[in-house]
Amino acid sequence: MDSLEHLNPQQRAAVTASAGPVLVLAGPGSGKTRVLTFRIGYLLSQLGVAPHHILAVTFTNKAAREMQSRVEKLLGHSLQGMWLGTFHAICARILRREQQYLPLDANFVIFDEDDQQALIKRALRDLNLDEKLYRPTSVHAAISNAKNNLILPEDYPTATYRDEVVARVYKRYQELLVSSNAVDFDDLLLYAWKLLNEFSTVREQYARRFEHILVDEFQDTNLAQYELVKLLASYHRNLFVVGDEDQSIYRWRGADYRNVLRFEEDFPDRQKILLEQNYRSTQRVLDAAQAVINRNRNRTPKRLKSTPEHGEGEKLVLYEAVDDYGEAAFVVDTIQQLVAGGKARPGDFAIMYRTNAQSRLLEEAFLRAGVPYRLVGAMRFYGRREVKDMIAYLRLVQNPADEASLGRVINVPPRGIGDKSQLALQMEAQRTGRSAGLILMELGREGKDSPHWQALGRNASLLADFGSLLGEWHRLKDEISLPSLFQRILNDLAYREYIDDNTEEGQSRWENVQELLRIAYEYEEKGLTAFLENLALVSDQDTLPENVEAPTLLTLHAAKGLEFPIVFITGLDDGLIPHNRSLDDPEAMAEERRLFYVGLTRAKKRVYLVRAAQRSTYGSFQDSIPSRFLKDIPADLIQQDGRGRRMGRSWQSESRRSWDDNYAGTWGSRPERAKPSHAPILQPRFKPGMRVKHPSWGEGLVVDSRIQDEDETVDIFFDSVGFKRVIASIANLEILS
Ligand SMILES: Nc1ncnc2c1ncn2[C@@H]1O[C@H](COP(=O)(O)OP(=O)(O)OP(=O)(O)O)[C@@H](O)[C@H]1O
Ligand SMILES: [Mg+2]
Repeated sequence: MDSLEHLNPQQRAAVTASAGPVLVLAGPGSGKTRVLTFRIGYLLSQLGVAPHHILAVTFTNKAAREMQSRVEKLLGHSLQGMWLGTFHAICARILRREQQYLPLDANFVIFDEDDQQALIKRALRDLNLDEKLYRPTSVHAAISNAKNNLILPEDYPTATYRDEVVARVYKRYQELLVSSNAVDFDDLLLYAWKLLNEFSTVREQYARRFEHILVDEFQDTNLAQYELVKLLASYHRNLFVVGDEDQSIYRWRGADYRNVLRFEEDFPDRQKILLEQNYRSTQRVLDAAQAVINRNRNRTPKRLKSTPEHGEGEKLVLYEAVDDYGEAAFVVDTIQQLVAGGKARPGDFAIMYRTNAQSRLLEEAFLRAGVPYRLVGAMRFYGRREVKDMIAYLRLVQNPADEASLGRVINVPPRGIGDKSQLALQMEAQRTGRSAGLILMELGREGKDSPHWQALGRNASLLADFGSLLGEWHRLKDEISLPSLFQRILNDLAYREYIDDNTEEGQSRWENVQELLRIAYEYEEKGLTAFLENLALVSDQDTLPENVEAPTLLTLHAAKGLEFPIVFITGLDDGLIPHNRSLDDPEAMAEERRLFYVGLTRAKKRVYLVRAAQRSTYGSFQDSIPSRFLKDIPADLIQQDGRGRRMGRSWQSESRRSWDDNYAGTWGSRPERAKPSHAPILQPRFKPGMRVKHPSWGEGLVVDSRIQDEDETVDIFFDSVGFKRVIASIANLEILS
């Protein structure tokens, strides 16, 4: 393979390593992901391994897609049959194939966060436990943690009273999941592990199939993932893992970088390869990053070296804004200037922050400036009621035993099935040990002949009506295409009449349903199961619209594995990074430091370190102090941006008054300045259905518009970038029709 020339000797050694376990440990930007990708190409083209004998695990679906297209480019043909995806996607695939071994039907669904919470609450209620004493989120976290550590309900330790309660909720929660024919994210791993652990024939089948297993970002695997990989690799033992202990940032999700040590213990014959050359960043960026990470204990010191092409590079730029409005304004303004001056392209920039909530002010600043941006994060679209309703309907049709979905839509639109009828149905389900959905369908099919009819008394006929609809859709799902099924459900429900009351809000709701339908069309070939699976698995990074030239806003967590020419790290204040929650826990503090390190090492050319002397909270401003991590970066690597406040080196001790306040309002707009400068707008000018043109995003369809704070906010579906919310007085929209 010619491409091996594009590798340094250590990388080449890793790519062409002989059979057996291989551990590649190396710092950021040293080509770990590249090595993994090349090794797949090498196995296929040089060793003649068939694609279906390879399993490669990435951290996000987006990373999987990228890797796939890179390998395809290297080889010049498609990778039919190779398994490549996240742990969750791969486990879902195994479970669907081996469904007969599970306590679930073939159509099992994957519950999202909301469903999981609802089910935890239900479990607490069933056990007569007070939600205020046992907060559903924290109980859920404990259960999730147990699952990630392969602890089953019956093995949950009950040392304290609280543990004992969690154990009971865990058990009930699992029962509810099974009776809903559903799994949560953690179950995907847990069930897959259990399956391979208990059934040696199944294990053997997969272990023989996967001649080569490759894992990226190995430092962020949890115990369940590690044990699963071990089982999968138990026959051929060709396990190739790459990682960096310093970039382990998912401890809160059960990730355990000690898996690297476990690997060395479990595979004493492993080859270990270290990569030393960094190909991503300039030396100054690397020096700053190293100064930060060197403060962590119990790690193997590494030296990060840049290539001659990258060279020394520029100093890191430090900017201190007066407040968080100024912080956001600085970011947007700097980007605009660099782009206008031809020094950078819009897609070169990433703006990172510690918590999702920090994106709001940044987004507003981008919107006000009319600068398009990409936001990586949970798609708010999927949080809308009408979207969730329709997804619940589809899930119910696919899997009538799905209790959470049934509960959501049984009386939506209202069809007279009130609480009492629902309770009666639930009791009948409990009495007969069948799911409510199946009872409904039987009522629909058999009417008075069904034994349930008598038991349900007065409620039976309304329930039967709904049951026959459900039964009909369930039958149709295998006969007609997904979009047709979707349309059919909408018609049968008269759903549009229900949600679209001809107000703007109503029309916007209907537009959202149309948007979901549009997505369903993309799954016309693959069908309902794939459609729902995709909805359940869209991870944070996956919501990034591809091929759009725009700055990217994302959390530090979501930035892992990525690289950008210019990186802004915002909110560099104590309490944000390191986060408040971590201040009194050394392990958590070490992880915050790694998170900052991950952020810094994403940058190829330039880093902006940004903070605000004051932050707005609930309408007032509070002083904040600089992140303690800033102090660890040597002064000679940093240059302060002249437009900001001047900061001394001992920031924490310096009195605020001595700071030269050269904030002249150029860069920020405090809340009172944020008001529009024009006369208040009282009537919306844009109507849903209008076509409009935006200076940067081009043409789009107005979906919704409303008056907010005496200004008009317009939701637009742009042909180029999808949904955007803009402020009419600033966005400079042209009405086309
Ligand atoms: N031998 C090489 N020659 C030229 N460029 C390289 C070489 N190796 C890696 N690169 C480039 O360096 C950058 C970093 O590589 P890669 O993303 O694989 O690093 P990584 O070790 O996976 O980083 P991270 O730890 O952040 O995930 C990429 O742009 C990659 O294409
Ligand atoms: Mg990588």
